Amino acid sequence: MAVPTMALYATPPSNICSSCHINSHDFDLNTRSSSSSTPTASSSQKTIVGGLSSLFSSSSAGPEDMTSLRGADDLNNSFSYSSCLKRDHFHHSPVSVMQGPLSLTSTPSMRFSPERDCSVRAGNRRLFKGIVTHALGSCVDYSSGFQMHLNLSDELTFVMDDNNLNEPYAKDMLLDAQLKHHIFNDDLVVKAFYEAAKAHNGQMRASGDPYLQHCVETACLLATIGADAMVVSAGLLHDTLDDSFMTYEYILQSFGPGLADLVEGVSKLSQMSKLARESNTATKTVEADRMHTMFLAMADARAVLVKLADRLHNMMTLDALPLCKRYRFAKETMEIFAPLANRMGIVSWKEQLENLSFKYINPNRYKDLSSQLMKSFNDTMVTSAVEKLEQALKDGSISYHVLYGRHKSLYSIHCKMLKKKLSMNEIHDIHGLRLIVENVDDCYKALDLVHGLWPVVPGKFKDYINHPKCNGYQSLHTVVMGKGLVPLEVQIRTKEMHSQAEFGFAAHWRYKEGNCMHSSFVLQMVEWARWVVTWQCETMMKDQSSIGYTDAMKPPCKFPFHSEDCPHSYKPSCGSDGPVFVIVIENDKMSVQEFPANSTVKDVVSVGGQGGCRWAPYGFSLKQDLMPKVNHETVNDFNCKLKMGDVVELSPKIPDKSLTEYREEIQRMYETGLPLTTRQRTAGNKVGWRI
Ligand SMILES: Nc1nc2c(ncn2[C@@H]2O[C@H](COP(=O)(O)OP(=O)(O)OP(=O)(O)O)[C@@H](O)[C@H]2O)c(=O)[nH]1
Ligand SMILES: Nc1ncnc2c1ncn2[C@@H]1O[C@H](COP(=O)(O)OP(=O)(O)OP(=O)(O)O)[C@@H](O)[C@H]1O
Repeated sequence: MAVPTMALYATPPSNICSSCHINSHDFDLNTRSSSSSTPTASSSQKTIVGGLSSLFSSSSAGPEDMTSLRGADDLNNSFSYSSCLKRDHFHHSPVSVMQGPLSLTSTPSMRFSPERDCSVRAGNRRLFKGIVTHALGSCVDYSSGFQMHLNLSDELTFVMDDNNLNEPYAKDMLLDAQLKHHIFNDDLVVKAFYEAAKAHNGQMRASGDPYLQHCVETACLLATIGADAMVVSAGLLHDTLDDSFMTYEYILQSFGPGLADLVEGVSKLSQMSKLARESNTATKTVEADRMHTMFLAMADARAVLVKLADRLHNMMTLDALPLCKRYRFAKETMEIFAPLANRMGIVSWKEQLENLSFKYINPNRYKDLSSQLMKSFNDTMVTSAVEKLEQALKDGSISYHVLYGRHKSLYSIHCKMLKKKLSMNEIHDIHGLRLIVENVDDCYKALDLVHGLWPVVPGKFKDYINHPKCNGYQSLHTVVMGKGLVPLEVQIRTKEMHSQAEFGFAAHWRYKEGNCMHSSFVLQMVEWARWVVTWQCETMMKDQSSIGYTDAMKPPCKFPFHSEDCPHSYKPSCGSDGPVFVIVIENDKMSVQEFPANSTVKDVVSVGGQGGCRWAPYGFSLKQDLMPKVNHETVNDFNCKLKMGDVVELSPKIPDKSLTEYREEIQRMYETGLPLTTRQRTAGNKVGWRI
């Protein structure tokens, strides 16, 4: 099948402006104000990229992006990577992602995989350096200089003690990862790999693959978006607390508090997700919305990224699970994780999570649309359109920041068809270009150019510059007939308009979430998460001169810390006037509840029920007979304040073990045939699929 998921970038002339495309298809951060020269980008600077998270690809990605040409199913079954790119390939074809850089002139046939990302780009190194490869800000690795290590075994800085690595495949896994991602040569990462290998020694996934493989793939996904050593290490260790003998204290001692807290944060998110899944919480929109917010609010945003990478890999390998579980995971992914990725501005992951979930939630529709898409998708049209427009801009001396193309994702097409009751042929933006120029005048000049290059589709032109949408969204939209008479949507806007479309009131994630009303608290949390992810890309750019933001657009603090007066700050434990979201488990049912700031355990206990006490109908009087637990610890002081993400269990006081614990114990004994009382698993056990 052919891949309809691509974005093509054209490079602005380096003497005019350079661009950094942060948000896969969306975000242009790294713009330098241009004066007036003529664009000089050449077609040799173009690259097509398909595949996983092309959005976050960058020149720096080079080897980073080589996991690429495997389909999602392959991920499930093999752990061998494609061979390393040569350095000069890297230089000439800076664009990549999980796909290796594929030059425009010698593009291998793209295979359609709706689970993959949809981007085709062209551009110079600078352009791609700005892409979300650097999205993790202070957790982005810049020190390496993105050098390829061609002879990696000679360059390992951390000597593994092979005697302690019982599994022969482990060392190969590390070497493979190092071939693809330079960050895997970092001492911290190698050490984390080694510890992960020890911790998961003998454990297997439901697919029969070594458990370690999942950890490495998760870390690779993070490396692909430019995560630094700390985050990649957290990716490697993310399951150790829940699925191995390893303790927080051990990680603390071995790696320090930064990594230990990060791994613990991921573990907490995993546990919440599990709770939510088991009690079907996410199916209620309000609850799901609270979950998104809580995830963003309670944990370091980096923990959310690790959790997203973990989920993305799990979704890629979902076939290994029994049918009923596939559905549950897919549903939760659609409801919780894809929107989270969207809110954080990681469009590529969002699209993959949605497409993969869709595949399991609605397999027939998925198959049907995939096959229709195979016919209507035209990747060469997008790439040649970018080239053509690029040349015209050059000839017309119109300076621009960035020009790129994308294919609409399968799931997005599905939603649009449903929402607007259209057939696939009636969707005009399956193929689209976006051009970001310097000023409003240039928007209209570029529009004339576009209308001169291709036949215009009547009735499709929209001037949201002169007539902004109610939410402030501004842009010019037109649809033309591209090569082969395929409709092509072209959006033209300035970088300020683009920022507004990304971060402002008209932000794309809100546009996509429809008419949902969000509390200012939710908006603040999302805005913060997006800022920290995207802004840091920019601040970590080596070439600081290319920063195109004005002060008014800067977030005030560095990720992940905020100053006291930071308007984007939310500190889970103190100082916020915002609400607190907690998970309440009551009668084995879980809900995510919202409480005003400074609420206490007593407030949770008092909510609902008759006569102001939820337990009154059951004959329990509050203090004597209830034994609330917060984060699994019994609480004696009901006035203790709630923190964001606290798990509050409300159960009547019953001597010894609670009914829930008994039930769990019995369940475990049934499942394992063993009287297991700890969550520790012995080496060699099948661990199965973790959340
Ligand atoms: N960020 C952001 N993007 C928007 C907003 N409104 C529209 N867009 C973008 O503009 C595209 C098309 O918008 P319109 O030209 O108004 O199209 P439409 O009338 O809604 O329907 P179609 O032409 O069928 O897409 C969308 O696909 C978005 O990419 C908005 O409020 N915020
Ligand atoms: N013409 C275009 N060129 C480049 N990128 C685009 C274009 N249109 C949308 N995008 C971007 O592609 C990504 C995926 O958007 P998607 O196709 O799902 O929705 P949309 O086209 O923005 O909205 P809708 O589905 O309502 O038309 C978003 O990041 C969006 O900003």
